[in-house]
Amino acid sequence: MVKICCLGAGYVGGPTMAVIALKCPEVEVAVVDISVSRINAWNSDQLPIYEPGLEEVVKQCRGKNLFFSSDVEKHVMEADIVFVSVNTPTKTQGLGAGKAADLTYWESAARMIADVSKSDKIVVEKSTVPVKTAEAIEKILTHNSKGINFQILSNPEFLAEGTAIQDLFNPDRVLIGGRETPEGAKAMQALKDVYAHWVPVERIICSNLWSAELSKLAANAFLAQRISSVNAISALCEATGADVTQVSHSVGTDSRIGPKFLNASVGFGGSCFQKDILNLVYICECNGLPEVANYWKQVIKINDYQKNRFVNRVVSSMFNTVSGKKIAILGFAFKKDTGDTRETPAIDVCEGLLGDKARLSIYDPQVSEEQIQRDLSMKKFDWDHPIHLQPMSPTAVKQVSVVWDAYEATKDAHGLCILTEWDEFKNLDYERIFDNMQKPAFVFDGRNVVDAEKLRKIGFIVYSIGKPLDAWLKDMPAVA
Ligand SMILES: NC(=O)C1=CN([C@@H]2O[C@H](COP(=O)(O)OP(=O)(O)OC[C@H]3O[C@@H](n4cnc5c(N)ncnc54)[C@H](O)[C@@H]3O)[C@@H](O)[C@H]2O)C=CC1
Ligand SMILES: O=C(O)[C@H]1O[C@H](OP(=O)(O)OP(=O)(O)OC[C@H]2O[C@@H](n3ccc(=O)[nH]c3=O)[C@H](O)[C@@H]2O)[C@H](O)[C@@H](O)[C@@H]1O
Repeated sequence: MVKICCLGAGYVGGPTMAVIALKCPEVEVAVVDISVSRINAWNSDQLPIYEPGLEEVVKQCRGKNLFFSSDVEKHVMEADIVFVSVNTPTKTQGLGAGKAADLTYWESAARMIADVSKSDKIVVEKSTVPVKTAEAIEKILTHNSKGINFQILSNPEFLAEGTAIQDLFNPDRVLIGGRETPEGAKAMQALKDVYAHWVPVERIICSNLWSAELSKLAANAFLAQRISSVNAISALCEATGADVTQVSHSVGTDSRIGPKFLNASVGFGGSCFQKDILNLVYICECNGLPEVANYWKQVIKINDYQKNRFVNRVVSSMFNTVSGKKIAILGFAFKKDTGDTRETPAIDVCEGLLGDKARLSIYDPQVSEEQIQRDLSMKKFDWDHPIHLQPMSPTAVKQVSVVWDAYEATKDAHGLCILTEWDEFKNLDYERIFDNMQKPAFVFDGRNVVDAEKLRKIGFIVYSIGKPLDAWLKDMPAVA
């Protein structure tokens, strides 16, 4: 029986391994983590992450061929294939701070694999890593290997949160990079055999190691670039009276461009886009390519601009001050159908409003008060470390309350901001909300989920990203 072990029971390791276990009943899969609380949660009824369809998959395999354990060394020792899906945060100190990937967790994983291994193993990079990481890992493994043969493969993950199970069941492609040697080819074939249980072979792409590593960074950069492009156009739409939804539709019907991933928003979030682009920028700089680095940097600059622009719209519309005013925040997660708040635009928007002394009442169907308070007190990039190593917030932010209902959040508020596109925000009773708000009552829709005309008829002043402006807003121009 083939034994697989995955280091890192997070958003990638957990769902990916659960799907491998489901699709390959004859493979034994152990998911291990240095965070004991995370492993306990995977073994309980309350999984540590919210992902549609995940619970069903886990319940079908857990205890049969899928195991969650904190006995990291035992499972690594027994495995034929070891996936490494640990955090690769942005460095906050030292060389490359603010850009380069921090490979501390990866390196300690590699050293541990070398220490405990007694048989040959295939080591698979699942985390997103800088190009040439496999070379460094190979050096660590071979210098400490006691004659054991390790083959390193790059098998980056392309799932998106909120649709992870769907994406894993039916991936556009699976990418496997390996050494161009007979041993490398054999290792690639072994991993290919795992995926071939459910992925059509023509969707399994094989490449050299460096192409696979770079393809992952490039794919995320291209995706984020689309969002920054449409967001840049959204600012121009507001200035000219064009409607960004109509523009993206017209642009996206060109089959060379395609319709997906062209929704204007308050800005992209999530644990990876910014981190991976910064990483790409750093690699370009290190390779003497400042023009290429600057090109990709703009994607992040526009994203920051979009978040600032949103805050400025809110403040300038409300007579240039939100001091002491209650603002309802609907949605805190970085996108719908996840409870993940890593690098969510809601953090920047809330911090911007708090900077102008607003009082915030926040509601998100999947994010706890503790998480929101932690996010609003944490330093940039601290969120991307194993949970037990993250600094505890010393005090809660006083001007913030977290409630469990959109109606409670909006009661007596001067304005409401929609920051996550949860479906339930489309169908709220906005008449009831209007009646219970201060007047004039404002809606700032950062995800274009509400029917602005309908809300205007109720009496709201509405701002939607990239849409023709309300007369009220035209008189109060916001500069970022
Ligand atoms: N979240 C996502 O949607 C995607 C993430 N990725 C990449 O996958 C990697 C992991 O991301 P997530 O799963 O989101 O992170 P995560 O933070 O949810 O999970 C990482 C886990 O690794 C554990 N860990 C750290 N060092 C360890 C060690 N030495 N041994 C055992 N466990 C260890 C941590 O305790 C944590 O539970 C990152 O490189 C990320 O860029 C790639 C595609 C999608
Ligand atoms: O490497 C990763 O971590 C993953 O990053 C993204 O997945 P994810 O961040 O989970 O979610 P996305 O659906 O890509 O959304 C990212 C952000 O962009 C925003 N977005 C997305 C699409 C769009 O049209 N407009 C827009 O503002 C979302 O609201 C969200 O804040 C990629 O889509 C995955 O392929 C990749 O594996």
